[in-house]
Amino acid sequence: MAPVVLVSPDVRNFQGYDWHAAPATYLEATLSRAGAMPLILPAFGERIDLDAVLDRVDGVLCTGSRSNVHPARYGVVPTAAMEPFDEARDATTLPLIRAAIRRGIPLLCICRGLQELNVALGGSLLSEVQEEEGRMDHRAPDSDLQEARFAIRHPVRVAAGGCLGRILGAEAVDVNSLHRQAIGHLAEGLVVEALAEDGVIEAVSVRDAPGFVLGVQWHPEYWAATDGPSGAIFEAFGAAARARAAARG
Ligand SMILES: N[C@@H](CCC(=O)NCCCC(=O)O)C(=O)O
Repeated sequence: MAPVVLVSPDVRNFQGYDWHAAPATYLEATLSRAGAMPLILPAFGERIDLDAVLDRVDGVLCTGSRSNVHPARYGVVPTAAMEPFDEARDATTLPLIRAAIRRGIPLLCICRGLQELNVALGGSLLSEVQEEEGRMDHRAPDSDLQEARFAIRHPVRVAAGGCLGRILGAEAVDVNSLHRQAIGHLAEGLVVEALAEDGVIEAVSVRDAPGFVLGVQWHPEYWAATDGPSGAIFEAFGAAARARAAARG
């Protein structure tokens, strides 16, 4: 029986409704490469009985998003330039991340998800990283083609002896990049698993976590079907979810 993985929700307004949704690329990679059934969790924030939900699943996936974590979540005054926000998503994912880690439920955090992981544990974010001296431009290429926007285009150095290194079996990996924020102050307990050449933190894990926890700033979901390192990340997440499902009985 396939394990079940909760997927974080974005709240979008379309055709006069608010939709709680997630991009199909994450759902497809979860089913096809992790071998788990994705279920989108509504962005009901504090109204969610997290223990009741987490009793019934085997993993949590926090996806990327064009929205930014609200800066008040890490003690920064918001500005219009830091928009768009998705406060319903923040209110859902930040406690979800803390509960999943505490309960040892496998957790994979991608792009915004990595930033949420850092904020959920007390860290902060940098904005407009490309404007900082010595930093690369990590934003998506300006294109109408998703294949161009998600193109794999820069190397990251993988920390020796870490969980990402064990998953990838490599000291470096080429990744895509679609972000203008990044980890600023690294939360207590987070371990750097990969760095870009300009020092941007590209992957983290949680020291002494009771279960699988990996955050990546890039997008392995997009090429999970064809790119070895991308698929390996989802396969490792799926293996952890299957182990959780077996233990749940
Ligand atoms: N908004 C944050 C997080 C970046 C992120 O999750 N990007 C995915 C965007 C997907 C797309 O552009 O289609 C940041 O900018 O750092």
